[in-house]
Amino acid sequence: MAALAPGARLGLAAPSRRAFVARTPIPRARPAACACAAHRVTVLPGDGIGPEITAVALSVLEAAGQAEGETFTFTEALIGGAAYDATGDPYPDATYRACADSDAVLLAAIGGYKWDSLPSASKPETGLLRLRSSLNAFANLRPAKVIPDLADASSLKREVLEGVDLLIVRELVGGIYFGQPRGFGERDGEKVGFSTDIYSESEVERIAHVAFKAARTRSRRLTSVDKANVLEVSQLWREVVTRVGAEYPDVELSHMYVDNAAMQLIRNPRSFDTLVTSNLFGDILSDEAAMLTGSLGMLPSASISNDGPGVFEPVHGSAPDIAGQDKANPLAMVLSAALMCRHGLGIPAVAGRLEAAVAAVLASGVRTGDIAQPGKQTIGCKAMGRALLEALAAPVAA
Ligand SMILES: NC(=O)c1ccc[n+]([C@@H]2O[C@H](COP(=O)([O-])OP(=O)(O)OC[C@H]3O[C@@H](n4cnc5c(N)ncnc54)[C@H](O)[C@@H]3O)[C@@H](O)[C@H]2O)c1
Ligand SMILES: CC(C)[C@H](C(=O)O)[C@@H](O)C(=O)O
Ligand SMILES: [Mg+2]
Repeated sequence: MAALAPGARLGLAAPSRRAFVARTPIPRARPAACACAAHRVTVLPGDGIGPEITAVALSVLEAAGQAEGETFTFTEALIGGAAYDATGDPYPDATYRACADSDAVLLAAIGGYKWDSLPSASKPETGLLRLRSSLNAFANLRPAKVIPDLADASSLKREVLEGVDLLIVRELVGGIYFGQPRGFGERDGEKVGFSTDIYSESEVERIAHVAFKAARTRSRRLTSVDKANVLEVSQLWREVVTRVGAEYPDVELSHMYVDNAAMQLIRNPRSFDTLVTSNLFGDILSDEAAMLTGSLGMLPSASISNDGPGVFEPVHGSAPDIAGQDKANPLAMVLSAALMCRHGLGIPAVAGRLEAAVAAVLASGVRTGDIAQPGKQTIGCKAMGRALLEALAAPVAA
């Protein structure tokens, strides 16, 4: 562990890892996909626009489920700032238990100005990281597909965007988000802050397998994104991904430095199919990819565990600047619910209905502010929900 020496050299006590440690899994009562009873979903509305987009997602999920003879039980629980305000903990034990004992977790967003100056352990973001870690939701799938009807909502040219369909596979429970040592200290008479980017071989192996398997269901091209020209952690990443790649000779593997990848995503996004990367790089690249689709309000995600319920959440945050104003775009949340149906609950027909409803409302020209052309009419979050319900009720073309 010589690489961790700098923290020790600073004379810093390693901060407690307690807040991040995965808790003992609760045995699951029944398999995730079960046609015999209601699907048990723990719903975490969180903060900011979270409750607004949750209301829309649950109403359309119920309607789409009904059309396919599927029912849900929704158990609402607290997370983030709302949980901190009510209990003093951004991820209360009751929330962990509800999540661990469900078939899937549907999360909206956490965070906001109100909680920004709390100590780390109390921050809404820490609650979110603890949720992901406690459920071992290590594989975060962030698809970004340009919908032709929305190409003009992006700041990039239509010809650059047409046909873009990529998947970012982000490692979600390791790397610099969780590495030790981390904290604040003092060096040469001034305050310093430090974090540690660290991956073990097994952590890289398991995310690499997810990425290669995902690439196999797509166009069999995988780009591993790292900073191996500078960082040892990335050198290990590259070595392990290359090794795992030998087991997938049918998938074309390439490696790219993250700075180049950030540039190529804007220059020629069609050159990518599946990307696999670390927690921090995946966070940044997925927000960038969101802008290819026109808005952060469009990008869903699925965080998969090997041994428990997955967490399904939009890529965007709690958007405090528009919270409580009925301006939020609920489509990323609805598409996250669709990913939950497909990857978490084993009901792809319900997922298909939700995705078709989203496509139909966009084709009809209905837009929230974030995806509207300047000067064009926009609708609010609730009205978008009503438009989705109408689309779901419309007869399906034979
Ligand atoms: N997974 C999460 O819960 C998550 C993700 C990112 C940020 N956050 C938190 O959210 C808070 C705000 O962070 P931020 O401002 O950097 O990022 P953000 O994603 O909340 O907002 C960035 C910009 O995108 C807009 N936006 C985001 N989602 C939108 C939607 N559905 N419809 C319309 N516009 C939308 C916002 O209005 C804002 O202008 C912070 O506390 C941050 O930590 C949480
Ligand atoms: C809120 C924050 C902790 C989170 C992350 O960095 O993972 C968010 O940005 C995301 O992309 O889900
Ligand atoms: Mg992010």
